[in-house]
Amino acid sequence: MKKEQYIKAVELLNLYSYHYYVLDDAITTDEVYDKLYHEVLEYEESHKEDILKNSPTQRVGDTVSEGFSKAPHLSRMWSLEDVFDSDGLQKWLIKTYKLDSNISFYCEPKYDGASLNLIYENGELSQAITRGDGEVGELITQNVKTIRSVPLSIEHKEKIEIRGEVVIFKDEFEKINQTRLKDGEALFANPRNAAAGSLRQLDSSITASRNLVFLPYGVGENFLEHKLLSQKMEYIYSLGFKKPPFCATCKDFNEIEAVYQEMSRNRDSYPMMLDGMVVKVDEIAAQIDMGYTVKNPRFSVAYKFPAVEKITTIKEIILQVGRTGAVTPVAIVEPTNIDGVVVERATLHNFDEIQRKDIRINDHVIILRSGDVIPKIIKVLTHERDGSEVEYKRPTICPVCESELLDEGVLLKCQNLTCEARVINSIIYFASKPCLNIDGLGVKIVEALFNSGLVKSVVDLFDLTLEKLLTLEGFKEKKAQNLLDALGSAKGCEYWRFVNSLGIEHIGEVASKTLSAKFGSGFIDATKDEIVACDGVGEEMAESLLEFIRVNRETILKLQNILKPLEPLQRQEAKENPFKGKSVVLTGSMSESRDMIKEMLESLGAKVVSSVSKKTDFVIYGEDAGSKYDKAMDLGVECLNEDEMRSKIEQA
Ligand SMILES: NC(=O)c1ccc[n+]([C@@H]2O[C@H](COP(=O)([O-])OP(=O)(O)OC[C@H]3O[C@@H](n4cnc5c(N)ncnc54)[C@H](O)[C@@H]3O)[C@@H](O)[C@H]2O)c1
Ligand SMILES: [Zn+2]
Repeated sequence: MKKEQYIKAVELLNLYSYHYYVLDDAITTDEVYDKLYHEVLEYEESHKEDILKNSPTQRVGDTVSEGFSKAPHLSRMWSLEDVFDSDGLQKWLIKTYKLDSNISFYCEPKYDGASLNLIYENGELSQAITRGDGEVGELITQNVKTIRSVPLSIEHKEKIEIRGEVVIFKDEFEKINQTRLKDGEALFANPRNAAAGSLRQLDSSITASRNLVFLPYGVGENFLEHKLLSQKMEYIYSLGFKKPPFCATCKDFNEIEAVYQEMSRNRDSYPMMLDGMVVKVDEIAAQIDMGYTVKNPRFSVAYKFPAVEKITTIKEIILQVGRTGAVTPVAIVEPTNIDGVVVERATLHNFDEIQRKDIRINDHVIILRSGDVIPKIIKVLTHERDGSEVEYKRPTICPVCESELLDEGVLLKCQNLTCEARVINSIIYFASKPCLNIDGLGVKIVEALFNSGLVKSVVDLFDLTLEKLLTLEGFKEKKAQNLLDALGSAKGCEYWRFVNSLGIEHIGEVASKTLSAKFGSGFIDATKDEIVACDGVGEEMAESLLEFIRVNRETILKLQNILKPLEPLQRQEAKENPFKGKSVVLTGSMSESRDMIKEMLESLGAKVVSSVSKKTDFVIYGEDAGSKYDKAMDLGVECLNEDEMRSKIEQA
């Protein structure tokens, strides 16, 4: 690197940081940033006289933005030195052992969120401050008070600073983006972005709605007298703060490396995004001796995980037609390796998102792949454009059957029920795990069945015979028989699987279970009122269900006749007994769990409710029965103990 390049690199890093920290909208990946940062660092090591004051190596990255008042930290907040492989860790250890050879290490996750400092005075949260430039940050106490994992008061009366990271859990992040997608709002790029943006809202009710989580990783000053960091952390957790999903103390390189490998392997299973593991010297006295560089503590290092975000280009945008007719755009990208997997396609969510982000063919984009979710395009790098980009036109006809698409704004839909893509995908869905779980009906085979004309709808699957299957290319006797056996084994399935396999819009696995438990085969005649009375079933779902039944009644009955799904037990009409149709309240402890007794009474046709009123027919009481028993006595409701209840059932 030459001096001019160095100056340019510093400028560029500062531009990246501004977008990352101030606007919460990064314009490059951490990987690109880190690479350039390390080039700058290397140059500075051999050209100390050239080091610029505003170099990112000389200061903590965040800048304090307008809009919030500023507040100083009691003691400085720091960044972390980072390493990217075992070599880097080895070098860091050698450097650290030179300062003190008699040390051990405490390892915990490196959370990918926004750092926060909490000041408690007299046991009360008095100030919450972002890291800012390390000395002074933004005062966001009101917002932070909405975070449930931040205790408002603690059993520690002396002044204390608790440091940690604010994150959004991955499932919450997906939920927020799903809602934003529905409402036509711009999506958050990643959980870090969403966390940082949500934390720094001028309206704290927005912060409150985002379910942020605070994870502590240290205290400001060493006010506490513990000898080890690991003990200090235990003390912090005992004050009511959240524990990390994983931590360990390690003696040496091999142990650290083993913990890192395990954490890295399991990174997807943690509820929050982790971008590495932080290794810290465990002995507080050694930490104090080692001290700090201009930017980092010498006693800790971030051992980063492989990047999950990469820059690539869009080669083409193709359209997929799902079983409901929804047409979704998918980007075909220049193949790129993300944490060991070569990614070639990524979701673009929907057409609004393409327009909002102005995504064009040939664009440079940031693509995120984390966990087992489909890789997605999270950012267009408009500053990388060179004029070769081609704008994308919203389609008007189905790419598969060429019928005109229904434009619902966010969604485009092929309305042709016989559209090949719709039929094929609904058959695949019908056979999938959470539906009838029929082995052997993958894309290729379903396409072959469809194209041969043997199967034009799911009902046709059950007319397949050995002779018919043997006419298909690639079908030998064994394969054909296996498929027939798998189809046969779907008969007599649980009722909810049957409901779920119909692929009714808005009715997923949970709703299918609820509806099946309540109605069994009666779901086909349930009224709207009855349907919305079910737990977790809303208007939209009820309407979709009723419409589906209206249009497909014949097919549903035909399929039911073929599959003979099992009626759920609750549905069977209870025979006459003293509890049938009666309202019953349970109180006190019984010989079996209350749930078991409740289930038994419900199978007899009783309605088990929680509070006693004049309408209650029976109160069944166990030991230590309390106010419900007293109330029943007052109201003159018949009270039975467990034995009396059982003998009443037996007499019936
Ligand atoms: N993509 C971009 O445009 C862009 C721009 C600027 C910075 N960055 C990223 O940010 C990094 C630099 O930012 P930084 O200075 O905040 O450093 P950092 O995020 O690499 O590390 C320091 C921070 O880690 C956090 N942290 C999480 N878990 C922790 C734990 N268990 N113990 C201690 N700290 C923990 C703390 O908030 C701490 O301030 C770069 O490596 C880069 O990846 C990206
Ligand atoms: Zn179509």
